[in-house]
Amino acid sequence: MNFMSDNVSGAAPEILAALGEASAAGPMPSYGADPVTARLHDRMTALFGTPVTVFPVATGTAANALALSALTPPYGAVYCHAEAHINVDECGAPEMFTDGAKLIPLPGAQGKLTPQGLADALARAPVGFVHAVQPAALSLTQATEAGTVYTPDEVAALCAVAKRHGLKVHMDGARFANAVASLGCDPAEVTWRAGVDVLSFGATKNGALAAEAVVFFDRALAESFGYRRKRAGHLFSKMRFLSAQLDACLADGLWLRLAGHANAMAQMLGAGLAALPGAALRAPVEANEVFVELPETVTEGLLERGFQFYRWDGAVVRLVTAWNTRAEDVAALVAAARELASGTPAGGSEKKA
Ligand SMILES: Cc1ncc(COP(=O)(O)O)c(C=O)c1O
Ligand SMILES: C[C@@H](O)[C@H](N)C(=O)O
Repeated sequence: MNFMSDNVSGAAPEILAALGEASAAGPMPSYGADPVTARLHDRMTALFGTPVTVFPVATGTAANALALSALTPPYGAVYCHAEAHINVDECGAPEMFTDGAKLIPLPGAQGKLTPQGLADALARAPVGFVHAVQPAALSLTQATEAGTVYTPDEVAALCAVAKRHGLKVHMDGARFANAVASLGCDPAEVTWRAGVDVLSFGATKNGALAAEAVVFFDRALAESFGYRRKRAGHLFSKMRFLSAQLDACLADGLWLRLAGHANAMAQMLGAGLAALPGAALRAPVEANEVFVELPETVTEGLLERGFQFYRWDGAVVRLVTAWNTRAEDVAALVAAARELASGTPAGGSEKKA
């Protein structure tokens, strides 16, 4: 049973069906001039309740790094959380695609930046000093790399600080669906209405095969993006097949149903593990990731029994649920962990000496 990542899941049948329909529709214009991509634009505009410019790409790293390249000059500073994916897991792609902008990692409990922390960092920035990078952008991850979620008010407060200093705001939404499903809010509330300029809208982790969308709310910032995407090799000639995945996600609210299931499984998993003697959640389970400190005997025993997950930080392990995680698999892991924690074999009888 694999809880390594939501990236280990297959594709949702509704999305596979949409790909089949897109293929069966016969010849279509290429490079994004197709009707499926046009429909995706309309759906995204309707979803966010404002005109947007949408660019499908194939990976979250491409979405993030290319989005940032439209927000900062090469001599810019991009403020992000120290644990941000753009800072620790994208192999320098943001630095490359921005032609050298510098990521400024900031601390924050439970994976979240704070307005005060951002304000303090910006107050220290040597604006106008030719020897220093210049504040240009803020990047927030929603849901965060710690499995937590920013509320709309928290996003708005951070964006207010950013805007006071002339920064543009990017949101890494690789798990945006999980965040919105958790918040139960209007997607606009936690994005453009709060001050976000561009969103990496993730679908890969949420049932797509490989599809992410760079969604510009500040459409003036989108003007250069088409060229940036092409020269990065992410302008798909058969764009309909990226767009069909994203369009299917948005159709009939599929994206929120799939993410809601993943979140529910994480709640079940987090509650079960947190109840074990010697276990402690590192952060509240607000999306589809569980970060929990477990006794080594439990971690070792679970791995030996074939449960797959990451050892994350010391005694803390990370378990991630997905759109198709089965409740029985969650129950099996919790039961095994309970047995290992108590040293009592399943069925409750004490081990014979
Ligand atoms: C927070 C976050 N952002 C972005 C990504 C996108 O990464 P990838 O380029 O692997 O699709 C991931 C991982 O999948 C992630 O966990
Ligand atoms: C590890 C990280 O790069 C990946 N995005 C994951 O969450 O599984």
